[in-house]
Amino acid sequence: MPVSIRELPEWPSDIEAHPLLVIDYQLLKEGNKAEIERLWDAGTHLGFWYLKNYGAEQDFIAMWAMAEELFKLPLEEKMKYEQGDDGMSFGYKAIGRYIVDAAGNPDPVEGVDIAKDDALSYPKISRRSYPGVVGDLMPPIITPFVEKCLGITDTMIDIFNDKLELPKGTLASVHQRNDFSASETRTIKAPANLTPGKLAVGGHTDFGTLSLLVNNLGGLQVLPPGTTEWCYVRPLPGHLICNVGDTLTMFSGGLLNSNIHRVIPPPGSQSKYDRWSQVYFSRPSDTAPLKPFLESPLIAEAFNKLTPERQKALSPGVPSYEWHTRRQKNYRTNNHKGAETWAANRGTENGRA
Ligand SMILES: O=C(O)CCC(=O)C(=O)O
Ligand SMILES: [Fe+2]
Repeated sequence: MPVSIRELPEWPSDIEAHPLLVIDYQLLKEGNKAEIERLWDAGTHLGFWYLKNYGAEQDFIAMWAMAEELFKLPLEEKMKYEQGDDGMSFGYKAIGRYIVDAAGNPDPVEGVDIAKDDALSYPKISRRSYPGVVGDLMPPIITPFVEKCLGITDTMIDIFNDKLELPKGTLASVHQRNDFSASETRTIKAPANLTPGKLAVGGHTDFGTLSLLVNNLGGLQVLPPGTTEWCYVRPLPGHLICNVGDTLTMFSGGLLNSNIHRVIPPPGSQSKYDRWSQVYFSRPSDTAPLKPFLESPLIAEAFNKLTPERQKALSPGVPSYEWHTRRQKNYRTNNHKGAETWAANRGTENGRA
């Protein structure tokens, strides 16, 4: 079994971790104004925060058990369900299929992504098929996981909607649960004893709206705005790590910050263990055009102050699926041609003021 977050080897005392705001999900649900302000503060500055009292820790950990069963299958069997090089992110991801830097170095992690649409429509296939173990574990593990994550992301999306002074339900209207989207679960396993300094996941901003994350070990790092030093984010038992993705930055005219992050081997003695990570990516409906909601005076004012280059980066105007497919495609090792492919898988960090 993956080493659980509750049996973590001690965080090394000489390694500093970046402080994130701790937001209480139950207080958000109750409409607590001070907590909502703190969420806004986190979303508009670092773009990362801890979320406690979210009521789904076991659901995240159960996903590791699901993936562990899947990863045990022969490679030949798993490869029948690989994501492929056409820009789809659903399915199995074999080691080495994503690039981690502009030089095109391959990643060392194994992963599996399951579409929100497949989890909700099971046993009907909406987007693609998966190995049998995914079907077996859909009703007891995967679908309940997706349902819980939808509850959490919908709550925070509505709060951001209101803080952005958008008409009620504007952001929700482009994140409807029954609209097809690139929303998905992602389970990643990075092997123990990676070479120190090796990248497990290269520096990136997340493609979608909000990401929910549980790690059993450290290794995630953020580059806080205005700095040049990568800082660890320490996994805390009972706390989700949440972050803003690019599409929320675009919808908000840059007010909400999708911050750059990466994954390196876990610090200190933690590096002797396999690193498991479970993410839920909330992403807009496939057909939603990516541009700021300028009907909010707050968003319009913020957007108008940006440089033309940054405005262009935040207003591609293309449907969400097109943006996602382009980035995903250029992430694939087989499609790597040079530094331009790396640039093409980048997101709103381009043109950042
Ligand atoms: O594994 C992690 O801690 C983060 C993974 C990540 O950033 C991603 O998959 O987008
Ligand atoms: Fe990420």
